Amino acid sequence: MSRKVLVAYATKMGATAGIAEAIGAELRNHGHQVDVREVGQVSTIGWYDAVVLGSAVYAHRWRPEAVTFLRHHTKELGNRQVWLFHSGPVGPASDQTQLMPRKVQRLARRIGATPAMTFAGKLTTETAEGFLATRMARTELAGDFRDWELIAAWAKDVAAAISSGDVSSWHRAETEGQEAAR
Ligand SMILES: Cc1cc2nc3c(=O)[nH]c(=O)nc-3n(C[C@H](O)[C@H](O)[C@H](O)COP(=O)(O)O)c2cc1C
Repeated sequence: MSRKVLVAYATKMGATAGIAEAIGAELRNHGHQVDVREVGQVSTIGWYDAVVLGSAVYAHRWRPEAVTFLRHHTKELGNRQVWLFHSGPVGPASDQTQLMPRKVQRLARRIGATPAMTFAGKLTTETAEGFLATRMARTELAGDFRDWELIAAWAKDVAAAISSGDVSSWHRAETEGQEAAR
């Protein structure tokens, strides 16, 4: 069944926007009506049946605008299917699952959303913003580690779950009590 889906993302250097677009394309392939929006541009979610929210991770934190979105829309999100993802790990540890920051965990629990899916990120000298990012982009952390197959596979599962009104099967094995490093 076709549903109206919002894919909202928070990015600093653009990599998470690319992931959100890829998720949106996969959801459309499965017949859903999809808007992909920078989260700061979203004022209301009333029109949507389901929401996918993704944030870039910096210093183990989500972008503030993504956290603000969860806070402002907690009640409405609680009445919808919600999937979360974050994009971050780069370099040799790019396949490491990231835990949600505590603040985000609390909000996710309130909403009833399952833990965020981790997607590897991107860090290059061309897109790096700021002194620290530019320095990091000259190390072994540099590269585009985004796994488009994994992203499409996850989005496919989310698309099916949205159609059926179910939760995503990717998260069923995860424990409720996972704790973030900070
Ligand atoms: C200063 C800095 C701090 C970062 N901290 C983390 C982190 O704590 N965890 C993580 O997984 N990735 C971290 N990253 C990697 C970014 O999350 C990654 O480059 C991501 O793809 C950026 O997304 P964006 O282009 O959408 O902003 C960091 C990158 C920089 C430049």
